[in-house]
Amino acid sequence: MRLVDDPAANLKREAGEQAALLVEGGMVVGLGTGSTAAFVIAALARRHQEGLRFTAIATSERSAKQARDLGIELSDFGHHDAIDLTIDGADEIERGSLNLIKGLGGALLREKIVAAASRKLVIIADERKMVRHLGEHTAVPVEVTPFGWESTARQLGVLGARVSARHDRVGTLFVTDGGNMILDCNFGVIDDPAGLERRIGEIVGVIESGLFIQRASLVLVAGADGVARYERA
Ligand SMILES: O=C(CO)[C@H](O)[C@H](O)COP(=O)(O)O
Repeated sequence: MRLVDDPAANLKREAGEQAALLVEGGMVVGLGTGSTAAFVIAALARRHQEGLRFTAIATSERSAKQARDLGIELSDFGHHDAIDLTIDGADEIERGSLNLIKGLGGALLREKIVAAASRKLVIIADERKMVRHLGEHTAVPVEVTPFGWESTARQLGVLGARVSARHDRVGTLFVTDGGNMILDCNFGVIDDPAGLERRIGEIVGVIESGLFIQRASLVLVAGADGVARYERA
């Protein structure tokens, strides 16, 4: 999305720039994916030019390209047992729990792998992303293996979802960085996100869902009055 098309771009930038200040010299840092995370990468590139040295791991080919183009060298995730800090965006953030829906940008699998290995996951967003209950506005993206995906879709339907296979702009099936597909699963408001994550994960053919339960450590939300901080208890 071009910045001029995004009415929340300034808020995303504010949250992204604050989050980038959390990176300290010598850290192993996970770089998220999406238009908000792109502001973090840009801010970190400026800090890198000023002399800050850190090890960066990208959660998508898109973020990897942006980082490299801006002079940030990347390291292979497989070479690290743990990541000190990952900064990423989200599609929905549940107010009380800080549980998340992620994956509208299609990078949920690598994002979840990197999040799971991170000592601290900082989520950045503009205030439109905050909801009372997950599922209010957003379907849950589920990454599935292409083989027999229609059968996997039917099983997700049995869990109560309206399922649609994601397509790209030219109308062909969307392919993730891992060569998989995404099924967008609309469950409506989700009463039990942890139970739903478990049930989705039990379906053979599912690789991961975009439900991120108890993973965010800190959420920075930019709004008209500045950037609010929410820490997970
Ligand atoms: O999960 C993601 C990509 O897989 C993104 O973090 C999420 O979609 C938010 O994107 P944006 O900052 O562009 O609103």
